[in-house]
Amino acid sequence: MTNPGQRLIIARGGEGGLGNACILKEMWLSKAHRQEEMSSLSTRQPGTETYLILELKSIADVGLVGLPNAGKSTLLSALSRARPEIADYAFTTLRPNIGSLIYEDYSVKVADIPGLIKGAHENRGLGHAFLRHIERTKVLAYVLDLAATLNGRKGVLPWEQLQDLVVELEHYQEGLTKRPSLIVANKIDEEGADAMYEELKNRVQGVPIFPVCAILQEGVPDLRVGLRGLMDASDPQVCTVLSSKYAKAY
Ligand SMILES: Nc1nc2c(ncn2[C@@H]2O[C@H](COP(=O)(O)OP(=O)(O)OP(=O)(O)O)[C@@H](O)[C@H]2O)c(=O)[nH]1
Ligand SMILES: [Mg+2]
Repeated sequence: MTNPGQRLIIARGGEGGLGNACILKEMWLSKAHRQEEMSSLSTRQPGTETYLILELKSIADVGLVGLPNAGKSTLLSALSRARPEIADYAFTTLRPNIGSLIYEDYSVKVADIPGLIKGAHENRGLGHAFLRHIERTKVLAYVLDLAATLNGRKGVLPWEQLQDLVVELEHYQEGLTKRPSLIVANKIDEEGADAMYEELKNRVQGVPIFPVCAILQEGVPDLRVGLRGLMDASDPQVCTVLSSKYAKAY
């Protein structure tokens, strides 16, 4: 169910009997005949019984996906008035956060979901269970951490982060990465991040890349414009680049 006020019949009511009162008037019936009539009138079709498991799929326009610690929650707080928990360790976000990105004439809902890791589709980490919240988003923003391998950190290179994310999304639902997408190259403020950004641009072409420092909100105004562009496109270009290359190394 996707629209307010939408109705759906999930269990039909029974067909009621007419009730005994209706044959009381038929005085001419014999006692035996009346009892026979009564039993046939009072038992018609029983109603159906059903058990339901209801699963909430948040409806956001933009889904932020990234490895743990990439800065998704920081970015959500830079884009909107949402104030999710932010910390320097993986799996800070345990439940999806939704914020509103406000433009002069309309607003867009942005979902920040828990970080995904390679192998999430095999039940590693905890992000996979939350991918249902981005199933209905119109646009995807891949948040990559430019600094994950810089200054002695033992993280994953940005283009490999992207590949891991695309693989996980495709494992979750084939074709999910075909929707209009952009890349947020986060932590551009870190030493060495500029060179990493240049390398990312060389390796990943055909998808807009926005260099951002979410913590200082640098690059965020351009990103807002970019997100709006993807949302507004009357015939949004489907992002086949990522889905077609996802199995290959960038
Ligand atoms: N230098 C720098 N650090 C950042 C930037 N954005 C976020 N961080 C830091 O990165 C760490 C992780 O940020 P979060 O926003 O919690 O990351 P997340 O992707 O939501 O992490 P999970 O919820 O664990 O998946 C925090 O210490 C942030 O302060 C940035 O632009 N530059
Ligand atoms: Mg988070």
